[in-house]
Amino acid sequence: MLQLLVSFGPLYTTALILGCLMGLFVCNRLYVDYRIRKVGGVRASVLATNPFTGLQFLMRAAYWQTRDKLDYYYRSLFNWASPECPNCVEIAIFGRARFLMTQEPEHIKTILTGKFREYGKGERFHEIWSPFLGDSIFTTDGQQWSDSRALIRPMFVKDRVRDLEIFDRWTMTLIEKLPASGQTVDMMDLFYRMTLDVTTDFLLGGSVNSLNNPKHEFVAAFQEVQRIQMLLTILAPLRSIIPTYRYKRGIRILERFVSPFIARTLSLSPSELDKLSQSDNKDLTFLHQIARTTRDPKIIRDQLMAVLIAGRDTTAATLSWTVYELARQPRVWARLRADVLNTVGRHNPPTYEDLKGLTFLTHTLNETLRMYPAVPYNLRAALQDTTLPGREGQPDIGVLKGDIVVYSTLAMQRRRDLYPEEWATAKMEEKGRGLAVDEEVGGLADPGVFCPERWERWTPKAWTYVPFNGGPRICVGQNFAMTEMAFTLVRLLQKYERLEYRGDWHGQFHKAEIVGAPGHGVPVAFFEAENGSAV
Ligand code: HEM
Repeated sequence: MLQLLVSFGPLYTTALILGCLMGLFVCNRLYVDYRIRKVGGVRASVLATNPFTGLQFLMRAAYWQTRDKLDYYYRSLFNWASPECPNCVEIAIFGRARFLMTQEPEHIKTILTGKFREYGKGERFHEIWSPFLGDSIFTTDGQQWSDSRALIRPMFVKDRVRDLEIFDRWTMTLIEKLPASGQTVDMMDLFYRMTLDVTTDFLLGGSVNSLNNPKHEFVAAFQEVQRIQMLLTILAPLRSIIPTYRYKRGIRILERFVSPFIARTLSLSPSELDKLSQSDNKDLTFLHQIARTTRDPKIIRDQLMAVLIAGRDTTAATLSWTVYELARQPRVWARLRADVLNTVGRHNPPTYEDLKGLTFLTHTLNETLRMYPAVPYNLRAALQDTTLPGREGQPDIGVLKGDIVVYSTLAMQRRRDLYPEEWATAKMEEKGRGLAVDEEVGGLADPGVFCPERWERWTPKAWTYVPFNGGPRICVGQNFAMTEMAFTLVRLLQKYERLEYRGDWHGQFHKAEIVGAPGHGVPVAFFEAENGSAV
């Protein structure tokens, strides 16, 4: 064969190879079109269907990600969409697998509930994430996922979350670390350390204690592993060229920390574990709970890592954005503080009931999660040939087995057309997020402005607000997270009368890794009430 090609000469050989590639491409395209028709669908707005046009989108995603502008890039994709399908675009690169990027609530609803069994994490996601999260709740589908969920859920029932001792311990440690009134501190750094300490304490019964020991090797390793994991996910088709030495070394460091806890728990007999699990036993940890169901150290390790990644950065980033926005809006801080002093008082730790009764505080956290959903991008693979709903009056979109649907809650929750008309135009003259929002009245705020009061007048339409996802895979730690964040804010509100931002408002940006956090941290100064007065 090779001899035959050589006898043709280089020109003919090149033409032949190009011809074959072209033939393959045309056949592939026809075959995809055929299967899409077979499921009764059409294509989404097509941006690329081959490596020549498709690779540039991938490279641009990597380019904007390294410049921390992935949100800008993602939203810009829809500028090329057709009017028939304005919120879902298709990019195909190699073979038959396609990427569908969406910011459409009906698509998110379909993936997460209506056709839950037809979409999942998929084999590729499992392969890319398994060195870190193994076969955990985060990386599996079907029965394996359902077993993991059953294993984990009991630790998040209301009666467990009601125990606020861990939150109190670590919030008070955080407050001890704050400098004197008026001095600048990066709250984001402290929140990340605090939530690591809370989560490891809750999971293992022993904390990394990073608030007291910021240079603990676990801290840097956890961050590095997540950074590289995000790159491996975004650049999935090119992942073999990404160096993974630091990734693997980071995972080993994390394992070195959790392994002794696992070994100690497994040295307990089943009856000792059962005794620990008696209700109200404060020594019971997540680890004990899982060890009652499985004694396989690998399964335990995988689930621990999954809950650690799910629970730590999400709450830290949300707290960071909340404090950033509260520093911008003294009126919100003052109202929250008055509520807290009336309900909880100046010194007592809040009870679970106190926290649930602080409605404006809940609205404030909801508002943060509306503007800065902690998981800004997510994906699902089609597990079989299926569809996504088309626009009203338009056919459905065909999705083929192996296609990846990327959905962005960040892009969707910032879509102005999903908000009532009068709100979208109310503050148009400020061109989006102005600094002067104090004169905001009655919750009639532009959707681009942080305004907790809007929640007193407005309920988002179904599936237009899903920071915790929805459907069977809804965040299992939602109540834990809301309680932890509210507790922390109450403790800060009790002590400090006001706060001031000490960073550059205009320089701040949304840094999206697995979780989206303020790119410049949150440098602020807190001020205690003069003479210890309450308000
Ligand atoms: C502001 C805080 C949080 C936000 C915004 C958040 C958001 C989410 C989202 C969007 C998912 C869906 C991921 C997916 O299916 O691809 C998820 C899943 C999950 N979250 Fe959270 N989360 C938060 C805090 C927590 C906390 C504190 C914990 C536990 C300590 C936790 C545990 C989990 C677990 C185990 C899952 C997997 C559920 C499953 O696949 O069945 N999360 N979370």
